Amino acid sequence: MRDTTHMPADHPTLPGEKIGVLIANLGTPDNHDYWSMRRYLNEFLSDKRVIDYPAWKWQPILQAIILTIRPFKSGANYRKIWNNEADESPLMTITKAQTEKLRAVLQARFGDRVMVDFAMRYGNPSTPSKVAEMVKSGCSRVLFFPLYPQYSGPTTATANDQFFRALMQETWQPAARTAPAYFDRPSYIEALAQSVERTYPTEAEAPDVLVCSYHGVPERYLTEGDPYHCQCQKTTRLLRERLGWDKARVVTTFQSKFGPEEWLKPYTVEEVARLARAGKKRIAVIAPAFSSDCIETLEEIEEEIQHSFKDAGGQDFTYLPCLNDDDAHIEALAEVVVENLAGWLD
Ligand SMILES: C=CC1=C(C)c2cc3[nH]c(cc4nc(cc5[nH]c(cc1n2)c(C)c5CCC(=O)O)C(CCC(=O)O)=C4C)c(C)c3C=C
Ligand SMILES: [Fe+2]
Ligand SMILES: [Fe+2]
Repeated sequence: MRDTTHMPADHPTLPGEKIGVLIANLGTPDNHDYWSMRRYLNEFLSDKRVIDYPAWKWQPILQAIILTIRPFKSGANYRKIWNNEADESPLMTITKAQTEKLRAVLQARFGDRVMVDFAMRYGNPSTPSKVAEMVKSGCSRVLFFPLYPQYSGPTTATANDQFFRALMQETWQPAARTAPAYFDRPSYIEALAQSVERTYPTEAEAPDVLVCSYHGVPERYLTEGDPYHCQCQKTTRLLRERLGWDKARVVTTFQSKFGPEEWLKPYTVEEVARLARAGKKRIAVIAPAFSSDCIETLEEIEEEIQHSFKDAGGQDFTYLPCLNDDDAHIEALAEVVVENLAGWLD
């Protein structure tokens, strides 16, 4: 408790001490028009954690070529999946639902001493705005939780960087923690397995192949020490072991390649065509690196990757949605939060 006995009458009011839990997602454009898309892509693709080329080399290409073309192409894709009722992207709608459910679970356990909110790395609501809001509401301790099951520089690290930059702006900084990757937690693997078993209760009903498609990163990031590739491989293994399916039935692939460099392989779009040509008629795709459905799953997997499979002779393509606001997912996230609040709630 703060000691207020010696406060002068004009002292700024001090709110009661709270604990903030700030979950963080990637971010999404405010709209799908050219300028909203350009603003979002500019912020995203200017991030050195995402594209690490020197600015003198990269910025002219980004500003003069990529940002004149890609906002149209990506904007058209966002338009196809847009949540018109709420006038926002699915990533935004789902992140809001996850936050509400996580808040309900944590406040049922710890009361409103715990404040739960979300922020984005790019676009709105920005991480600095949410950190400032938490501090203003009296959060003297903040747990920052990037919603990426597997760690990578272009996601987890840049989200954390932004959190630390936000703290730099605070006069009275809260104590701060960041939550680690959670790809190998039994509760997360269990939530993934249950999402598969809802469609395929037994291996006898299973598709010929379950493709675990992760967002890719340049192959070079792996050799430079990013553990993302290994954590993706382990996620697939743990999921397969929990399902008890044959090794040949569950594969790891990487999607969303951007630019001319080699990215992690095999590329999903090529691998599903290869599977079809090899006689695999029924496949299912799951995207364990995405905590919520977004353009990369709803458009890229459901459209481009599905077409690639069917054009190569595949017949039955099922996309298994992300964990989104599934109860089992929220329980797994709550478990990560509670573990990382240790010592703060006693
Ligand atoms: C250009 C390099 C990119 C890297 C490296 C990258 C890594 C990466 N991204 C995610 C998760 C998401 N990415 C999303 C969209 C998206 N990603 C890139 C580029 C890179 N991502 C772009 C240009 C875009 C925008 C869409 C497009 O123009 O194609 C999204 C979806 C956002 C949404 O609003 O729906 C997510 C989520 C991970 C997990 C990752 C590395 C591990
Ligand atoms: Fe991405
Ligand atoms: Fe994509």
